[in-house]
Amino acid sequence: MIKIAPSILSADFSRLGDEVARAEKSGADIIHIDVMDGYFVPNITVGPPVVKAIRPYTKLPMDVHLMVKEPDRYIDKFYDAGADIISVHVEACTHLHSTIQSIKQKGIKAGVVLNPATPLSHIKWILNDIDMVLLMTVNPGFGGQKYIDSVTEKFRELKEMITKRGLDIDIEVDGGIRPDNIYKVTEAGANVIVAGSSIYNAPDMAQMIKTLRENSYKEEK
Ligand SMILES: O=C(CO)[C@H](O)[C@H](O)COP(=O)(O)O
Ligand SMILES: [Fe+2]
Repeated sequence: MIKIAPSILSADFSRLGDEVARAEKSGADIIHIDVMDGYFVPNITVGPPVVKAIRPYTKLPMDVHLMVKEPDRYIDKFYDAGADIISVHVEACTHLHSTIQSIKQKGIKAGVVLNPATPLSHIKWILNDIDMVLLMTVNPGFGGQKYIDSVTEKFRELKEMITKRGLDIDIEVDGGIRPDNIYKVTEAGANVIVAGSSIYNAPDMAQMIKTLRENSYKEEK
């Protein structure tokens, strides 16, 4: 089952509540929120007060992608703000297992994110404890970048690791997803699809989400 998760990074920041509601109305399954600290990544975006402010505008799960150093410092705050899924970068955590436990203790889903060049071996010993793995297909920090093709193979390997252990873990893709490349990642194993610029810059958001969903099951003609 494919889930489409618009990233509000490309939304109109002056009216984020409406932009989140528009994504739900247009057929989205999850709202993806990119949190950047200007330290782990060069960009700075939003924090817990903004997540809390947009929470009433949608009933969809809010998937908070933390691109911050030492994310442990913020788990309580994002949980209180209304996050349903919190994902942390393996590159940003000193004690990954402990960070994941802190998220799970809140009763919400925990995800681990890998940058394009980070090997899957980093999650070998945490796989049994998490709900989602997010593979970045751009270098984190900005929307509108080009999909890095070499990561496609990593999805296949991850899917195999998960299947071999009989686990039920979502595989999320984030970065550069558009109608013409979505199939190659879904075919390789991804089932949660983040898309920012392609969805928020589309002239018709509902049509774009529909096209992404359709194309995720078949190669574009
Ligand atoms: O995490 C991110 C960037 O660090 C964003 O979620 C991602 O890049 C989505 O934007 P786009 O679909 O435009 O690539
Ligand atoms: Fe993201």
